[in-house]
Amino acid sequence: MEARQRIARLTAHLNPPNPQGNPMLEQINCRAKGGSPGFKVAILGAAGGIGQPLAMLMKMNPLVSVLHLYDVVNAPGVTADISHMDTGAVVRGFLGAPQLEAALTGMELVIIPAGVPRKPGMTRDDLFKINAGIVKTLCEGVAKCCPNAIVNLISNPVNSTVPIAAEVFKKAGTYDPKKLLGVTMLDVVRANTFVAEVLGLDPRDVDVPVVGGHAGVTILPLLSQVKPPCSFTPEETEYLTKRIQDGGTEVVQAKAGAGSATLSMAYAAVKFADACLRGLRGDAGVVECAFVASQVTELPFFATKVRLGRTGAEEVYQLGPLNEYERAGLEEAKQELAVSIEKGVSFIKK
Ligand SMILES: NC(=O)C1=CN([C@@H]2O[C@H](COP(=O)(O)OP(=O)(O)OC[C@H]3O[C@@H](n4cnc5c(N)ncnc54)[C@H](O)[C@@H]3O)[C@@H](O)[C@H]2O)C=CC1
Ligand SMILES: O=C([O-])CC(=O)C(=O)O
Repeated sequence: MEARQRIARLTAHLNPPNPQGNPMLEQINCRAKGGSPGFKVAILGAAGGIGQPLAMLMKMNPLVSVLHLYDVVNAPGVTADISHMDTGAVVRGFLGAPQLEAALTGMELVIIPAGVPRKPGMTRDDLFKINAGIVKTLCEGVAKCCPNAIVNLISNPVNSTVPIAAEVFKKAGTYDPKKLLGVTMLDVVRANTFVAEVLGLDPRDVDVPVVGGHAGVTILPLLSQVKPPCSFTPEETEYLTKRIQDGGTEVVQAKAGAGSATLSMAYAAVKFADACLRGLRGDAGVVECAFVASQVTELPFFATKVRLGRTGAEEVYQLGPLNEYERAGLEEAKQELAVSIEKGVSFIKK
């Protein structure tokens, strides 16, 4: 190809947008040919507080070959910005409902942080009214355009949005329980950090299972199962359990009306997405906590450790031995979870 033609193609996206097409796609079509091997990942809500750092970190992930950034606002700007990073993944931007299907077609992993965040004084359940409809619409798109993709659902209230997604997929006839994962990784990240502080250890050397769900008392850290093995006084147990359960509220209050956790969440989301991609690649022994369809308790969904493989959450682990404090916490968690799950299911079934 002549140099002039090559330059014209590479700068196509800088020309005034063509109303018939997507100027960003033209830009990418010429770059995609040089793309590295890896997985195709979409982020829905990519221009948000979580979405932007998440997009940046996924662009840095060597397991990603194509990164689709979808939002109802600002997707072109975020895409232009991220696409200048000299890493392997090819980035494409998609703006608004008419481009949702193009954003999703061919995707192998879809990460969803779309929706409104909390302000001080709100519970995660207060977000249901707005976020339930957003998650429904986006999951209908997933069912239509990439029914085999693994879905990492971040939008709150996770305890209800995961059941909503499941019902949408069931209705569409595409539901595979192994492929729908509610992201509770931030609870584990916080638990590792706070426990490490108390023990005087490096957080990277600490592993705390956090089970149940992702709101208040449904977040149940299993401090009796911390690795490396250790013990806590009743005061330490009480302090750590409450701090982990209230970690989100701690950030919401500190941000004082400017939103909830975004940077630590993007870090946690990438840690979890990377585990899903390593599972998809066929790596052995990839185990993380997630809120999934489960038979561990009498509830249809529950967060525990799961083994991630080529087809998603291939094994859901049992709770293991609990102490008395944790058994009481489990009962409380299940009561609240049952209500949140039912609320999600009936939102679609009503
Ligand atoms: N699972 C977890 O551990 C956590 C979940 N969250 C939740 O993540 C969600 C997002 O939080 P932030 O990024 O801070 O909010 P944000 O308001 O900064 O960003 C949300 C983004 O979603 C976009 N959006 C809204 N409707 C959309 C639609 N129909 N399709 C695509 N995009 C749409 C918005 O335009 C915005 O860019 C909230 O629901 C929040 O509660 C936040 C932290 C932790
Ligand atoms: O607390 C919130 O609203 C956001 C969230 O889920 C978290 O930070 O764990």
